[in-house]
Amino acid sequence: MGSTTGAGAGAAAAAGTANNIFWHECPVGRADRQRLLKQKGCVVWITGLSGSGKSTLACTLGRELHSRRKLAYVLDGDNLRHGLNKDLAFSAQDRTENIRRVGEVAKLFADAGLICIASLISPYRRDRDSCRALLPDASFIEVFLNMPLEVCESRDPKGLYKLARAGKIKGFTGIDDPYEPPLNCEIEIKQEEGSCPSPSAMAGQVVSYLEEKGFLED
Ligand SMILES: Nc1ncnc2c1ncn2[C@@H]1O[C@H](COP(=O)(O)OS(=O)(=O)O)[C@@H](OP(=O)(O)O)[C@H]1O
Ligand SMILES: Nc1ncnc2c1ncn2[C@@H]1O[C@H](COP(=O)(O)OP(=O)(O)O)[C@@H](O)[C@H]1O
Repeated sequence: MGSTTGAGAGAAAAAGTANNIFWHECPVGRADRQRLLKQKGCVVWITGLSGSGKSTLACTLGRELHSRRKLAYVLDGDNLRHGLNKDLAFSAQDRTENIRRVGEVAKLFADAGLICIASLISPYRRDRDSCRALLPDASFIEVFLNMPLEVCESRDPKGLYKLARAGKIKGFTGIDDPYEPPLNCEIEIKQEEGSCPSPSAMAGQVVSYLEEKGFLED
C-alpha cells in the first residue's frame, strides 16, 4: 500500500485500487493562487429538477462574477455528458459516478482558486454529500433550485417531460425516478408569491452569499 499525504490524498487512498502511489506536494499552493486571483476557491453546486433553471442560473452567475473580475468556470451536467461523462447514462449507478467525477473535477477547480459553478440534477442526497465532503472549510455551497415539478414541466424547453409522460424516456427524474431535496443546503431559491425570481435575482442571491462569506476577496 502506497503512502499518501496532502490535500485530497485520504480520499484517493480510501477509494483507490492502485498500490504504490504517493502524493506529491507542489511549492505553489491554493493560498498563493487565491492571493493572485483575489478570491477564494469554492464550489457552487446547483441542484434541482430538469427545467428548474440550473443552467440559466449557472450562466447568469458566471457572467455576473466575470463582470466583477472574479474567475469562475461552469461545469454543466448536460455539457459534461458530451465528453468526460459520455460513457454514462441515467441508471442510479451511472448518476452516482457522474456526480463523483464532477465532484472531483470541481474540487480541482476550487483548489486552483476558481469559483467553480457545477449545475447538475444530482438527484441523490448521498452523492451530493460525498462531494461536499471532498471540499475544505465550508467551500462547498449547495444551491437548491426549488421549483415545483409543474413549473419545470410547463417550461419543458427540450420536450423531455413530454417524452417521459408518454413513456418514451424511462427513469426521468421527477416522473419515474426520484429527486431527493437537500436537507442542509446553504441557499434555497424558490418561488415568491407564485412567481420565480428572475435569473439576475437568482444570481444576486448567490453573489450576496459569496460576498458575505468572504469568497470574493483573498
Ligand atoms: N432520464 C433522465 N433524467 C434526467 N435528465 C435526463 C434524462 N435523460 C436525459 N436527461 C437530460 O440530461 C440532463 C441531466 O444530466 P445530469 O448530468 O445533470 O443528470 S444527473 O445529475 O446525473 O442526474 C438533463 O438536463 P437538464 O434539463 O439541464 O437538467 C436532461 O436534458
Ligand atoms: N428564473 C427564471 N425565470 C423564468 N424562466 C426561467 C428562469 N430560469 C430558467 N428559465 C427558463 O426555464 C427553462 C429551463 O431552464 P434551464 O436553465 O435550461 O434549466 P435546467 O438547466 O435546470 O434544465 C429555460 O427555458 C429557461 O429560459
